[in-house]
This record gives sequence, structure tokens and C-alpha cells, in this order.
Amino acid sequence: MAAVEREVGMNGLEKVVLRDGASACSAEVYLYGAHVTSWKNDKGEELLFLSNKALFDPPKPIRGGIPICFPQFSNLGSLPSHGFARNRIWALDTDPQLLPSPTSTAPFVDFIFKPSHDDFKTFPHSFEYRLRVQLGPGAILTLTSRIRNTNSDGKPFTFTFAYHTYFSVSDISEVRVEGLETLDYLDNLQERSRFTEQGDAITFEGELDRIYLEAPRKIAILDHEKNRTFVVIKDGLPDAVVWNPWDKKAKAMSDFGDEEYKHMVCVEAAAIEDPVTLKPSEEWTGRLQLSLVPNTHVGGSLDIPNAL
Ligand SMILES: O=P(O)(O)OC[C@H]1O[C@@H](O)[C@H](O)[C@@H](O)[C@@H]1O
Repeated sequence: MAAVEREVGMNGLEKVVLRDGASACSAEVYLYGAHVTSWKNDKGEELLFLSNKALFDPPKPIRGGIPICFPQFSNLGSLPSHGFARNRIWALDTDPQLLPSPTSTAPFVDFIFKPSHDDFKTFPHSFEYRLRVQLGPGAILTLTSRIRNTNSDGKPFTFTFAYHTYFSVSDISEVRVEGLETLDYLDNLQERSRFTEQGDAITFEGELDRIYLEAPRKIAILDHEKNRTFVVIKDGLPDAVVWNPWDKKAKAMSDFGDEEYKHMVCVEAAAIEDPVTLKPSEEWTGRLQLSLVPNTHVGGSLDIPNAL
């Protein structure tokens, strides 16, 4: 039997655990940030990276899992880095009338975030942010964000966004990210100057922090040692950020182990270069779907079955 349970997590923070019942597949989502901190396959193997030094200490963000960056990506604006959605306690959405019914019996949970009076001081807009997290058959994890402008003053607002997924990998120097070749990117390490990707895949030999523009819907992360490939499918999210801090920056982060960069890679489905503008009553949907397949990489081509 599929199960959705509320449990007490780290430091007494509440989380929701989704289990598919038939296997060891599961996902955990903290109400703090509506932050997915765990996603396990049918063998019970953890697929997301979560730092051993991650703090579960609001308002500090959790290092690992899937932080939600909203309404600002990075420092592209006057808000704190990556906005404030990841630093707020979300509520369970018990009134799903605005949401479509789930298309399967797979376990899911709905969250809602409405800005507080204090949030309004730095981001003077009303919105309702609904997030559904669903664990589908075959451990397919889907996050659907619906953000509605509820301003009563007739004003539109604009935001940038990212699902900042930290994938767990066996050895970063053996990882290839496919699907972003030939694209233009903004290099965060070079004042966001624009370059064109020349490699036939992205590989890692040092710090990398890039925003790939107009990325395809499907991106693959190949882990050779584990003989498995993560498939990222994104909708409504044109860009893709790829990040690994490498050794020097790892040492400078207090909530990240010195050697942990070897076992993670962030591939983030994002809307950055063209920020989203919502008029009053308009709603935006951005969806991320994560799945895992055996390595099917043959001679540089992206031969990944569509998980949808
Ligand atoms: O430390 P934070 O705020 O969680 O950000 C982590 C990284 O997030 C990435 O998305 C950015 O591209 C990096 O520049 C940043 O360092």
C-alpha cells in the first residue's frame, strides 16, 4: 500500500514521507522550504546528495536535496541569494480544489506557501505558490510548482526560479552531463560572460558554475561507476544550471564537507535569462521530473527513454 506520512525529522522539523508500498522507493519532503531531502530507488539506495554537515536550522537553507530557488535565482536581484522560499516553513495544502486530480494512485503531497507581512517588505507582491511532490511507479519523482499572482493592486510581478537538485554521484571526475552540448551558457565564474559549449558532454575537472540557456527538455547525468543515468525532464523551465564547487569553494562552505564535492553534482532546471512575469490572476507552472535508468550511453548520443 502506498503511504503518505507526517513524521518528525531533524531538529524536530516536520517532514512528509512518501512510500510506494511495493518496494523500498521513498521520498522525504520537509515543510521547511518544501525541501525534498531524500529520494530512494526500489533498492532503497539514496539518489540525492545531502551534506553530512547540512543544517536543519531555519532560516539557514538545507545543503543538498532539492532546494527551491524563488522568487530570485542566486544574487540576480536585491533578495537574499536564491530568494526566500527555501527559508520559509510551508503549509500542507489541504484544499486541493485548484489542483488537477492526480492521474495515478502514486503517493503525493501538496504544499502551499503564501508570503508573510515581512516577506512583503522585500518582495511587495501577493502570491500563492502550490507545490505537488509525487513519487510515481519506478521511483519517478515529479515536482510541480504552480505560482499565482494574487496582487489586488493590479500589478504584475517578475521572478527567476530554479529546482536546485543535488544529485548523488559516485565520483564526479567520472560523471558526464549530456544534452547541453553546443548551447550558449553564462559563466558564473566569469561575471556571467556568455560562451558556447564546445565539449560533446560536460565533464568535471574543477569548479564549474554555468547557466545553460534554452536547454532541451531532457538532460542526462551519467554515473559510470554506478552504471546508472539520471534523467531530468523539465517543463516551463528553459535554462539549466550546472554546479560543482570543487575543493577550494567546498572548504569555504561551513555546511559542506571538504571532500563532499566528489560525490555530488547540481543540475538545476531553471528560468533565469528570461524571468517569468505574471499579471494578476495569472498562473505559471514549472515541472521537474527525475528518473533513473541503466546507462544506455552509446558513442556520445543521448539515448535515454522518455520517462513520461
Ligand atoms: O550556497 P547557495 O546559496 O545554496 O548557492 C549554491 C550555488 O548555487 C548555484 O545555483 C549557483 O550557480 C552557485 O553560484 C551557488 O554557489
